[in-house]
Amino acid sequence: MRQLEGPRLIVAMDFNNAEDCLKTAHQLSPQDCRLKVGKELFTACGPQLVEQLMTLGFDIFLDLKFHDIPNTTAKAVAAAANLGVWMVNVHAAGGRRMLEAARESLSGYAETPLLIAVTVLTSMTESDLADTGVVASPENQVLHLANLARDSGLDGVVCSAREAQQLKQTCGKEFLLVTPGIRPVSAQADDQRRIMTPSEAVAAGSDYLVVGRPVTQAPDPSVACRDILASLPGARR
Ligand SMILES: O=C(O)c1cc(=O)[nH]c(=O)n1[C@@H]1O[C@H](COP(=O)(O)O)[C@@H](O)[C@H]1O
Repeated sequence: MRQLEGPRLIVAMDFNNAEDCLKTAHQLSPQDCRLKVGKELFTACGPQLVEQLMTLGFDIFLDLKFHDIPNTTAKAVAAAANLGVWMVNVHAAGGRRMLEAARESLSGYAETPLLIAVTVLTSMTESDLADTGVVASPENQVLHLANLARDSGLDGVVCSAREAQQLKQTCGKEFLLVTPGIRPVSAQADDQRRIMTPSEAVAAGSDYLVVGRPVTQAPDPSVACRDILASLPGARR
């Protein structure tokens, strides 16, 4: 069985400038967490900031949720591999040919990032899905897209921790589950809808917890980070 190493907490660095991002990064430790660079930060600061964060010793999840024609997606994933990131994601809804092209684009690399597919965003409810023409519960749609991602050779999916138990049973223990929508008991849900606490998420089978605002907007991000780690069951934090 694949042995997961390193921290399971991924802090979403959703900032609009390098200064605030680096200030928070210096308050956190690569021993405690990995960092996620998403659309806001990458659009504002580009690959140079990703490199700076890696120089500080952090593993980087590049969360740009690529969703495009197979050729464009494959080349974007290869560009992420060239940057040396630890994890990169695409949208499962891009379909089988796009997912397989993304997987194939990593075949020439000695060290490849983990390739993960976004299923149904954790901000979405059944009625949000219906607005897009998808007539399914989030649970069923996540399961459907997770099976597609696994069959296309991806390493795992982004989903809500609420779906984790079912996905571990269906897709297997090795298939990685990366779960945003994590909220400590006292935190606000914000725009998230399918949420769980950190300890519930780990108990449900989540491999990696993505937490943004509850850490980055806390008076002391390092304390918020350590509080989350202390709340987790089991030895591996
Ligand atoms: O792919 C993601 O990381 C992602 C997928 C998803 O379904 N839901 C989701 O919230 N995210 C990201 O996870 C982070 C969650 O941030 P907070 O809601 O502040 O904890 C944000 O950076 C989102 O872009």
